[in-house]
Amino acid sequence: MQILTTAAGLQAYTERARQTGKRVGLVPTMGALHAGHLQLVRAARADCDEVIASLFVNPTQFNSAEDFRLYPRLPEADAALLAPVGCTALFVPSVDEIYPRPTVLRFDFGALEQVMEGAHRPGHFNGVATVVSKLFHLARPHRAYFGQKDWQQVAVIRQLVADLSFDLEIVACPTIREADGLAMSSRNLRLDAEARAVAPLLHRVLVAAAAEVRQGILPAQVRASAASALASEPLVTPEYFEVADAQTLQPLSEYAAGRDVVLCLAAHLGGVRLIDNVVVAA
Ligand SMILES: Nc1ncnc2c1ncn2[C@@H]1O[C@H](COP(=O)(O)OP(=O)(O)OP(=O)(O)O)[C@@H](O)[C@H]1O
Ligand SMILES: CC(C)(CO)[C@@H](O)C(=O)[O-]
Ligand code: BAL
Repeated sequence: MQILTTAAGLQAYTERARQTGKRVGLVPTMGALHAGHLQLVRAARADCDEVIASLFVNPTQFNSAEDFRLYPRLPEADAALLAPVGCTALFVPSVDEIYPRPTVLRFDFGALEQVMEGAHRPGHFNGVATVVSKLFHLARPHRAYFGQKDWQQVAVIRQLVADLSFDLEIVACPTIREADGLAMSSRNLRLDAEARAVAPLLHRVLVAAAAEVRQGILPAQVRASAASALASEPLVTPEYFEVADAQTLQPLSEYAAGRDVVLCLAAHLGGVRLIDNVVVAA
């Protein structure tokens, strides 16, 4: 596995690969890798000749300096995990390499980002779109792999690809969970034992809400039951729980035939903010 640290190095590496007829897959990450990330690399490996993973804790997508400072950083352990699952090159740039000067780019994803993560983390999707656009321009992958754990992020990136005519395919991979249902997340490393013990509640609440949606219970009632289940655990501070259209992400007041529903939540546990979602197929 080749280690690339410069933008020019990444460009040259993938340009060579394309010129020799290879298909290039890109797996953008912020590191502190777990089985959810490795699944993305394996999926890329199954489709592509070259798999580039990036490790970059992107400062422009953090809306809390504390969250950025405390984000887990384990580059050596990450590199050791990537090679055995078929990653052919690892891009680990410095902040100056990605942002040689402060960026003035501004993205507006309209209604897609006026809800959930976009509403609760002002500027977050602007930072995600900025760094993902840079990675797409530098690596020019045939395919890029993202996790459904960040459902809204996938929707925003699909919109970005369509609006900027990036010539690539987005592949969304399912959420990988711990045995007790907790969605794998780099931030889980920051949970203390007490918070970790109650964290599976988030997935249980989503599963119970999904069952209610399948029974036709209206969104307002589903939101109310979820809110009361989350409130029953003093260690959990809910930020939002939403019943939304899975494509437009707009909150629902009733269900529409043929439209998938996504249930999304964000909550704080002992100072750590986690998100999760489940999709209920129409
Ligand atoms: N449990 C998971 N299952 C599938 N994909 C995941 C999972 N966790 C993260 N991913 C995906 O991995 C990619 C990189 O995510 P990132 O590096 O932010 O990891 P993370 O675990 O989501 O960290 P955090 O949620 O703490 O930011 C994203 O496309 C994300 O959706
Ligand atoms: C896509 C991404 C790597 C951009 O920094 C990040 O938002 C993430 O890890 O999901
Ligand atoms: N996986 C989403 C990255 C973030 O929380 O900033």
